[in-house]
Amino acid sequence: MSTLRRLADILPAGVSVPEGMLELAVAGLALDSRAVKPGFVFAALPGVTTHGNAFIKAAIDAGAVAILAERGTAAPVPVIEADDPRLALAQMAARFSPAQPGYIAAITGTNGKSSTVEFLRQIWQSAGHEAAALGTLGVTRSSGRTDVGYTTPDAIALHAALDALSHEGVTHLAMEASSHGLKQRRMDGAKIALAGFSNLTQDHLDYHPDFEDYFASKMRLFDELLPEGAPAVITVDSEWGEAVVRRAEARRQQIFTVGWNGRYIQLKEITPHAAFQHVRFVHAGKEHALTLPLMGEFQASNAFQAAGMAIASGVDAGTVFAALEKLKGVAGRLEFVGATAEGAPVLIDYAHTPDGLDKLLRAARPHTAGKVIVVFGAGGDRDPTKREKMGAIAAKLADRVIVTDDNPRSEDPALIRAAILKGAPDAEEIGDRERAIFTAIGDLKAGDTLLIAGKGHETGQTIKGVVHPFDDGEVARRALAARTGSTGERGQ
Ligand SMILES: CC(=O)N[C@H]1[C@@H](OP(=O)(O)OP(=O)(O)OC[C@H]2O[C@@H](n3ccc(=O)[nH]c3=O)[C@H](O)[C@@H]2O)O[C@H](CO)[C@@H](O)[C@@H]1O[C@H](C)C(=O)N[C@@H](C)C(=O)N[C@H](CCC(=O)O)C(=O)O
Ligand SMILES: Nc1ncnc2c1ncn2[C@@H]1O[C@H](COP(=O)(O)OP(=O)(O)OP(=O)(O)O)[C@@H](O)[C@H]1O
Ligand SMILES: N[C@H](CCC[C@H](N)C(=O)O)C(=O)O
Ligand SMILES: [Mg+2]
Repeated sequence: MSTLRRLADILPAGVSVPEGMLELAVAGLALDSRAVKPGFVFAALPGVTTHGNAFIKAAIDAGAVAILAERGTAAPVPVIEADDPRLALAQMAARFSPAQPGYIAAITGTNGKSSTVEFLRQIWQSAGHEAAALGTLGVTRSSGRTDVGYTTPDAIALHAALDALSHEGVTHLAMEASSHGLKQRRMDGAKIALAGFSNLTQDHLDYHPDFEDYFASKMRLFDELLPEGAPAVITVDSEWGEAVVRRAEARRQQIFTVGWNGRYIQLKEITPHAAFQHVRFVHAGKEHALTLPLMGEFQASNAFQAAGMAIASGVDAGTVFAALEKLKGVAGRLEFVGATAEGAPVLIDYAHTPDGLDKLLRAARPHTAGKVIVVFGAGGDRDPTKREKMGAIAAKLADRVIVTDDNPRSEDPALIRAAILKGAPDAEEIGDRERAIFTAIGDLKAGDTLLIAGKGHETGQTIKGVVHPFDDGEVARRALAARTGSTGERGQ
């Protein structure tokens, strides 16, 4: 329980609280009328599909005592009017759930965020900190994992999670900053001590009107949320890395660049082996080498992004490099689920963008004497322009392509598959994902590698608003078991 005075006295300019309302008791905040309980303030926000104003009556019926809304909004209960209600909501949420882990590092970029926050969590943990990661995989800490529903949860849920983590004793939090989350101010009010950038390639062009808007949303992390002078750790291997460096320089942030073109940590050579890779790199003018127990060059990139963030947060470099040699893989990211009796491995991965699929297929090639086979689809109600591009990349880099369904949501799955097949005209089409996986596994020969991409850790297939239980790893294990003599062991 709080009062409007407590929530409102830190509100930014541009917010007006009605006369005489400051002692109003506030039991909670909600941005969805269906979450309102008696004594709540309901934030009526403009959205993509509808406007929160349409639910003011429902919110009041459920017990809302005040409404936070755009200027000029009328309601039968007091209205807190704001020039930017999303900003006002985030700041009220930060005030309502005030505790936060003392050190919060946030990473943005198209691919690699979930992997990087998990690696950073593991590094911090080995350095003796009580650490957590928050993002697509939920909240992970030493005591286990809980779901949060979004990569970056809404401001109310995020601040509640930060408060809870702080009370649990978590001192170091690594969190994912999605472009939706940054644009919608879901993270405003979080005290970001360090920001990271992985890479920027195409995604989410259903939500962002163009690439510039996507980039600008990502840059809010450096331009607005990260204080001046704070550390910024930037992988400079994608086209956009140096642009991020310039933004960080403009705010006099301490810049640490990493990657093949990194000036703080520079990768020199990666030698891939079946389940690990040797990495040579230069740090502080000295050459180092270590064994990273992860597959895929992109995971080395994420591991070194996390290493840069850990060092920039104050962990001694030697401790960080020792921790890299003990990293555990991330659920659903190049995760080995088993192999056939002849040793052909099956891996699941979350590649769901053109660049992700490109990097994934390239990662498999050095380990494959036979064919690289990929089973994948593309999500419905998500960037339709990535589908044909992903098809073309699969056609170019895989030896066998099976196009299947991946969360068609409200769309006709056959049309999504048709869009992918435009880029991969010779691919096979098996809409039913279970049948696609069984077919691919049934046909595996010695020397082949099977990649099942797009769903990673997910446990459901969303079709027309209904989530059907579906787990690529579980289905793959069943398909392997259906072959005689398959193994859970990794071949060489
Ligand atoms: C495109 C997008 O970001 N949508 C999210 C956004 O919706 P919106 O603001 O457009 O809202 P809307 O549906 O138009 O409704 C307007 C307002 O009315 C409210 N409402 C609506 C219905 C009702 O009965 N009562 C009610 O009060 C809504 O809560 C909302 O505040 O805010 C909603 C409330 O928090 C989210 O549920 C919704 O997530 C949708 C379902 C979604 O799929 N989001 C995905 C794309 C997303 O956010 N993904 C990112 C990145 C993923 C990644 O790359 O990893 C993420 O951070 O997870
Ligand atoms: N550094 C990288 N560069 C390119 N592709 C990558 C990189 N890291 C991961 N990927 C690909 O992207 C997939 C998703 O990785 P991860 O979950 O770490 O990214 P993310 O940024 O959190 O994605 P999301 O936008 O869904 O939150 C991986 O399974 C892999 O296929
Ligand atoms: N978290 C990302 C990836 C989802 C991947 C794929 N399984 C899909 O459903 O599109 C998103 O919401 O765009
Ligand atoms: Mg993620």
